[in-house]
Amino acid sequence: MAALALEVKDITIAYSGMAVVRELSLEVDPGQAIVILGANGAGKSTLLRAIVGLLPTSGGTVSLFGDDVTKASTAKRARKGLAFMSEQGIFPSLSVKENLQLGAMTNRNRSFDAGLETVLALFPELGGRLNEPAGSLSGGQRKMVGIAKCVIAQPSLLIMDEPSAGLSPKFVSEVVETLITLHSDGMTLLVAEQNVEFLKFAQTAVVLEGGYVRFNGPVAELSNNKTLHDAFFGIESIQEI
Ligand SMILES: Nc1ncnc2c1ncn2[C@@H]1O[C@H](COP(=O)(O)OP(=O)(O)OP(=O)(O)O)[C@@H](O)[C@H]1O
Repeated sequence: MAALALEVKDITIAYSGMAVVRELSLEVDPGQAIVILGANGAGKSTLLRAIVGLLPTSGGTVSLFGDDVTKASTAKRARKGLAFMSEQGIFPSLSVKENLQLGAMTNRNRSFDAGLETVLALFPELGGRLNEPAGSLSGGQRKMVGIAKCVIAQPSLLIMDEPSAGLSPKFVSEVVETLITLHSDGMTLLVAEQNVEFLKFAQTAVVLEGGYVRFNGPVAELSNNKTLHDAFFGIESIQEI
């Protein structure tokens, strides 16, 4: 049986000794798409930053493709095929091309030109902007650069923190369509979001509340669970479940 793309086992993550993610476990199969939902402060960014190695854990383990990476550097995790798009996602003072070159560096087995061709097929409008500072692009185009910067290295697992942040509904739909394309081409995705439109490409939803997993199951089950659904949309308290 193929190893899990990601296995998070009982991890606890704390800031100044205060745990904000508590004994959390999560599994992602190769080829799977999971969306992590949760209100502001639920712990989504904290969890993702620990998975990619930007935050230390104070308990539990993180494994990528069968290897324990709990103590590994972010660079080592990237070499194992992990790419991370933070909310910011790009270096604004660098050109679009330089951003893409940085992204491509994590996969030395693939030429930059081959990767560039792939991402320009996905985002043709970036073709005419390659030499412009990424920060001079619109919010939607910057997001395209952020995604392209991750995808150019052909990661085995793409982790994204709130790709919809700061985007108009039109661009949110475009990002969702892009993720549908990437996923149908076989990319494994773990995406933290507050926008339920992102459930369109996911098989599994994980709902976080106060650093705990409140739901982990099929998207259809989440949609059919009125209490959970209403609670997530803030209509009723999740405590009533
Ligand atoms: N650098 C930090 N130092 C101390 N506490 C932090 C820090 N970053 C986040 N926290 C706290 O950890 C908790 C989880 O925050 P986190 O940013 O992970 O939530 P989130 O679900 O990503 O929220 P949002 O959707 O608003 O980004 C919050 O209570 C937050 O105040």
